[in-house]
Amino acid sequence: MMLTVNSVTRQFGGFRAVDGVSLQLADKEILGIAGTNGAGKSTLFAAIAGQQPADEGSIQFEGHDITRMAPYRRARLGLVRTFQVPREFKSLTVHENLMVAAPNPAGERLFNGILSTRSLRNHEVELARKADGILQFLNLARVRDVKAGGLSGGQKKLVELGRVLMLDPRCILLDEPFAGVNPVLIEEICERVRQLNAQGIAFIVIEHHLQALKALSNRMIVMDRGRILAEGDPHSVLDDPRVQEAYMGGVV
Ligand SMILES: Nc1ncnc2c1ncn2[C@@H]1O[C@H](COP(=O)(O)OP(=O)(O)OP(=O)(O)O)[C@@H](O)[C@H]1O
Repeated sequence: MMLTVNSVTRQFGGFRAVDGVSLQLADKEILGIAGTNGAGKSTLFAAIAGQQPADEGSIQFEGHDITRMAPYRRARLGLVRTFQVPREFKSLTVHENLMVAAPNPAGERLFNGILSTRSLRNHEVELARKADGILQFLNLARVRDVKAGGLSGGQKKLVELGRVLMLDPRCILLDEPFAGVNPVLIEEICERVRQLNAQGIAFIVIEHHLQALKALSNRMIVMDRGRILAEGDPHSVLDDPRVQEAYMGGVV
């Protein structure tokens, strides 16, 4: 298993936002997570990626116990999550947004006292090329020098994906990649995810857009009030009466 989450709980002042959740992610899998508002999906992501470490339980990623590891160290192991393009980065161009997402070796090398201006410059050139390659792949080359704040919702989602691709991930946690995205771009985002998956990157995707999530996922989990309500192949999970009930009896 690439990722194993064992009985993870995350509390906020005694309230269990995530309540004893266990799940596994196999190599090259795309796992979809749906659930009602406040079900604990984002908190679960934050526990896996490290922004809100688990209070109870444990998490293993590729043989490492990462339960209490800092987020940047998890990212170095290849476990990353997307964030909405931060407000302060909206005035940066698309290319700059990718550049600032890369880890900063200058700081580390300065610390180790082995930095030369030339190696730093070479590194920058390398990073700029890498960012351009990713922008090509994501069909964003033509907006390379556009400020991120001026992009459409779907393009912003692609920039979020581009930013995590700068980190050479093995597993990407995608937070609501279809929110505020038009149907054409939803299909394009799915296609890019499938291509990356075919190259060996595993995904966990949180999403409210159930039909798109169903089409993208190999397997699905539905959460409700901090717990896993149903798990399995997307079709049977969405047909599960408990899931229908959680979505207030509506047709999912
Ligand atoms: N920092 C926090 N402090 C206090 N309560 C929090 C905090 N973060 C989340 N919660 C609470 O935990 C519960 C789960 O929130 P979470 O954002 O994980 O749900 P979600 O499933 O991602 O919801 P949505 O689909 O609406 O984004 C909610 O009741 C929320 O109010």
